[in-house]
Amino acid sequence: MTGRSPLDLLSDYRRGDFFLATEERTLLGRGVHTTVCDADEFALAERVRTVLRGDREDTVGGPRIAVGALPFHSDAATPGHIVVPAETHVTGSVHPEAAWSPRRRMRAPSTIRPVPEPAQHTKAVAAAVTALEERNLRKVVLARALDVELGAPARPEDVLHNLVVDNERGYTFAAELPNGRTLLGASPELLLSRRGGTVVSHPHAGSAPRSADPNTDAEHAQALLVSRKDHFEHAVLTEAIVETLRPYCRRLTVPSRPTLVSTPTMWHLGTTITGELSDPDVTALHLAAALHPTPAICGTPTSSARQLVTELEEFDRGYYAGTVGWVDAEGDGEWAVSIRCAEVAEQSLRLYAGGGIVPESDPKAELEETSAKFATLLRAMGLSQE
Ligand SMILES: C=C(O[C@H]1C=CC=C(C(=O)O)[C@@H]1O)C(=O)O
Repeated sequence: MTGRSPLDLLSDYRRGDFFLATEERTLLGRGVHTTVCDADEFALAERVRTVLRGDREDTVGGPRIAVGALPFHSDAATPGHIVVPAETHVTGSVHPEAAWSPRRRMRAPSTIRPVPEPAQHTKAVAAAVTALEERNLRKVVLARALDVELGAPARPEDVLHNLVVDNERGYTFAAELPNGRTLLGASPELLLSRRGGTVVSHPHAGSAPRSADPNTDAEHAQALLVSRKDHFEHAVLTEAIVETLRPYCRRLTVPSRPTLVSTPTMWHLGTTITGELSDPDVTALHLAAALHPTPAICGTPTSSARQLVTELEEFDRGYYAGTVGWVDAEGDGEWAVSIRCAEVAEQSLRLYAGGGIVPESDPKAELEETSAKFATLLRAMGLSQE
């Protein structure tokens, strides 16, 4: 695979590989040199650092890096899963060339089943709003899933191709999971990147759906920019990121207001937080472990929010709402929040979408928000709606 272009790397991807496309680079990892699995995320980060700093002779291609995914909640059955690939290839961005690449045609699924039923999700949101007050929480994130049965082998390479074609910005990924499934998605949200002494986080919270009609689309964006509820939801998130990063940084730059961020399916509020590390030895994976789970996917305070998620969601989040990315021997790396994603099994996919619930949240609007978020994956699968 020497001398391959970014588009070659995308077409080379096959199930079992790791793939990440960002605005700056395209990364393909193939095969396994070393696997590190650990339910303790800090222990995982330490073990990965040791592996990366060890013998460097026997991997092929680009720099020796480790890639993989952390779940929403690590335990023995769902551990953090990091691999040093036997072969790594890194090129420049696949964008914008990918936008002209023909989309792959997809087979229609045999069934699509919401988990839970939409009416049940609105009930869970209403229960969450009540629980926020009773338990003194500022925010909780509730998700739902769509189970898609294909009746034929799933082709993650085709869905990945279409996700890359559709999403010129953000982080489009495929990662092999220890349960044999593939985590596939296109996330707009950077949990953390580290390059030398500089760290960046770009948290997202506060959402509105895009519209095909330009006037309606602009109205949605404007309404989001002035929404008190969405600004509160966003502030809870940025405060938590800043609080976690502060002990690691000698300087942090935090804009006073979020800005609008767009994906092909959603508007969001986003804040770019930049820091200068005081300890140059702390790795991107260690920092990602420290930040996770943020209030973008869990809530505040973290442990009560996680407890409420367990009570109100009737499915396991698995590797949805975790983080996916890479780290190198110097500790540099890039970790995206694993949202707008699906876990792909042999002949089926489970899609996930969630939304932040605050005291002013409206259950029906929250249901619609999750429907709009599913569109990232549904479009890549050739489907326009649930
Ligand atoms: C939890 C998800 O989105 C998060 C990221 C951006 C905006 C969000 C929101 O407005 O609720 C969520 O916090 C998801 O897409 O599943």
